[in-house]
Amino acid sequence: MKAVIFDLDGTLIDSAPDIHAAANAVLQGEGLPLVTFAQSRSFVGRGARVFVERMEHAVTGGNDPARTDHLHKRFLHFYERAHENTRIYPGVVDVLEGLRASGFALGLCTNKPLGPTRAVLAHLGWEKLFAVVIGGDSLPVAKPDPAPLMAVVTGLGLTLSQITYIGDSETDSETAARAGARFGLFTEGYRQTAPEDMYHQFRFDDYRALPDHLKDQAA
Ligand SMILES: O=C(O)COP(=O)(O)O
Ligand SMILES: [Mg+2]
Repeated sequence: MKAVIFDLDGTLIDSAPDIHAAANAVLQGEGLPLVTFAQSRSFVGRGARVFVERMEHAVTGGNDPARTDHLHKRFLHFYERAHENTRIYPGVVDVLEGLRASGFALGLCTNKPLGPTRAVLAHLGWEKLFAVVIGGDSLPVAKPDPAPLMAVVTGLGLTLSQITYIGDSETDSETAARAGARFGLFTEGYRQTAPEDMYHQFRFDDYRALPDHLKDQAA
């Protein structure tokens, strides 16, 4: 058996517009200044709590734990319903179907909390696509700790040599490096670092190129 494990936001789906809308819905409700799309996109990658901390810091100049808790709760409320403008990246559906047809199991390892993750998977009709799904709040630790990725690997009944991890961000690259996993970088997501400066075994900007990179994967 072999598998491909995917990150979600910025890798399979472009969810930045909905995350931005959820962020500004929270801020507007609190009478706080709004954030720009570019700001909001740069906050994504370390899960919802860190997103909210970064957002709070940007609009108030600091973090206050009680306020962060409140903003986090409000953010999750909007986040679970935020799929209207989420788009699947071109070529993803065909490639995922092709991989399954050629014997790959599929796993998902995202820092998006499990509630919004399940909601967007249902919205896309992807409830049954991934054999194992780990979200940002599934374990006590989140990426870049390697534990969530390892939980997907063991959940699939596999070992590290049988999987490739695909992600878009510094967080994913670091997670793979710390786990010792083979990592493919999708360069069209939310990364802010030059690809050359990130750990990866291969990179691609078009999903049609992915199957070729997986040809030599151990079964
Ligand atoms: O929610 C986040 O911060 C990032 O989500 P991702 O891990 O699917 O990119
Ligand atoms: Mg991502």
